[in-house]
Amino acid sequence: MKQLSLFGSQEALQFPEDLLEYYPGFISPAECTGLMRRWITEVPWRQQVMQMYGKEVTAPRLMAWYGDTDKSYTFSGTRFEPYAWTAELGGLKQQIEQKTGFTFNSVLLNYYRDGNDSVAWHGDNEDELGRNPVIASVSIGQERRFEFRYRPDHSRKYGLTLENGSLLIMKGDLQHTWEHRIPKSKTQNGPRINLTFRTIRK
Ligand SMILES: O=C(O)CCC(=O)C(=O)O
Ligand SMILES: [Fe+2]
Repeated sequence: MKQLSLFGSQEALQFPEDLLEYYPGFISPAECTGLMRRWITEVPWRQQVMQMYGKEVTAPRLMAWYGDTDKSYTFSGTRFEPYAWTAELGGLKQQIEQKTGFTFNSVLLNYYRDGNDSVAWHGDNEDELGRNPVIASVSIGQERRFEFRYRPDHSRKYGLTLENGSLLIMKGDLQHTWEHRIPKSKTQNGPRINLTFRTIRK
């Protein structure tokens, strides 16, 4: 959990570290290479068209949902019906549950094809996730910068690099008090797949 770093000012603004747990090397580099190659071709990726402030916006990345098939999730005005767990994704879920003691019933896959793909500032604070959701984020492939900004004061920012094979747990009131994003990058330009394991409540 060493990698939290302040960017920008020298001010001693404290990011509440108890909102994150970071485990580099959760998946071995060799396994990551195999997963990446398979998932790029085998996952039924879709580029989502979302309603944002009354306009149609195409997400700058590809997505796929898997999970317990009685759970659906509404995200930026679009309802997602999950694909059933594959053995591989179910196994990964179990590994995370064993390591962390938290449980999950769905996973969102995001595929960033290159540095031009991104996710805009948001918090995962939808009603279906409940209060203070625990989200487990696994990153495969190109490492990317992951940034946070404090909702009441956007000048208060933090960032960390999500490395190949890493696991990040987001918890506490993080989703309600901070937003996060993956900005576009000119230098971090290779393909990356991120998986966020979540608990959808009915
Ligand atoms: O790609 C990532 O690391 C984060 C993705 C994310 O924030 C989300 O899907 O809600
Ligand atoms: Fe998110």
